[in-house]
Amino acid sequence: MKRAMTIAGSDSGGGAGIQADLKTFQELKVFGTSALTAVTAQNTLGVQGVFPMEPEAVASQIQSVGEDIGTDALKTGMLFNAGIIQAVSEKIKQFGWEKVVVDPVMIAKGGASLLQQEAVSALKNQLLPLCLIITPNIPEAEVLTGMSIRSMDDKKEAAKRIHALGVKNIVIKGGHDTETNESVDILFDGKEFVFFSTPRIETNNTHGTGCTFSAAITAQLAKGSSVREAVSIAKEFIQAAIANPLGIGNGHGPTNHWAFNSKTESGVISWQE
Ligand SMILES: Nc1ncnc2c1ncn2[C@@H]1O[C@H](COP(=O)(O)OP(=O)(O)OP(=O)(O)O)[C@@H](O)[C@H]1O
Ligand SMILES: Cc1ncc(COP(=O)(O)O)c(N)n1
Repeated sequence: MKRAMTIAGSDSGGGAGIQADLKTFQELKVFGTSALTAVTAQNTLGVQGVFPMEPEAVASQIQSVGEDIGTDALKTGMLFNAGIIQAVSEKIKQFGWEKVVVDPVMIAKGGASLLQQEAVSALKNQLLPLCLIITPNIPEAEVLTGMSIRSMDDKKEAAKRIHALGVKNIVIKGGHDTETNESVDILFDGKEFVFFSTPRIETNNTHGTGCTFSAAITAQLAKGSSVREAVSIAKEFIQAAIANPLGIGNGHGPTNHWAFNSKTESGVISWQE
């Protein structure tokens, strides 16, 4: 059985964070483990509270998983502060893990900060050199590069700049590019650009899309997919999850983690509520 670990925050509302990651791992048939970095009091309307763990508690959870169960791939989500980033980076080095996906979570949809501003340099200097793939959305790519991203050429330039920080593969996600009819994610491996494009879905149900997408990449890497194949399957997974909402909550609703496996052979999703 292949194993995948998520190092991320808890979303009490179940749509993002550790909960989204474990649901995705389950659907993609890998055994999921977790190290909690923070507890958030959260629902589809927003984040009502953030309670970070001590870095030592995060390190201890990773140690417990690593020394017994191990992992074939891992992802990081909400890391919140520099102390937690340092603890996570040290453990990744200690265990020699290479299939590391970093979702550089910074701000929740409702605007709450999930990463302290002063932790950005720790993220760049300590964690990014250890990762195989980073998956920023457009605002996160802007913070990492210091440039504003308006066009496809800007996305390409930002990917090149993040590659220069020592990251092997960069996926800049297109979810925030609301002026186009397509949601285009671009992958850069230092040489080539690959574009993953799907029709943009007009919906309020996008809570946790980034978490789910990066968890799907992680699950596929754990099973032995190449980077390109993992991103391609993750894009299909998130498209199905957004296209088949569950009608939960009064705000930004969660995506549907069952939908991908409800697709028929012709590609039509046969999900029924
Ligand atoms: N409305 C949409 N229609 C189709 N695909 C979308 C839509 N919104 C997001 N996506 C896809 O979902 C994935 C996550 O992208 P997004 O840019 O929303 O990440 P994110 O902002 O980090 O997500 P979040 O912060 O909600 O977890 C990408 O593959 C993106 O293309
Ligand atoms: C614990 C946790 N991790 C990540 C996100 C980002 O997801 P979103 O931007 O959809 O709120 C979140 N809201 N909560």
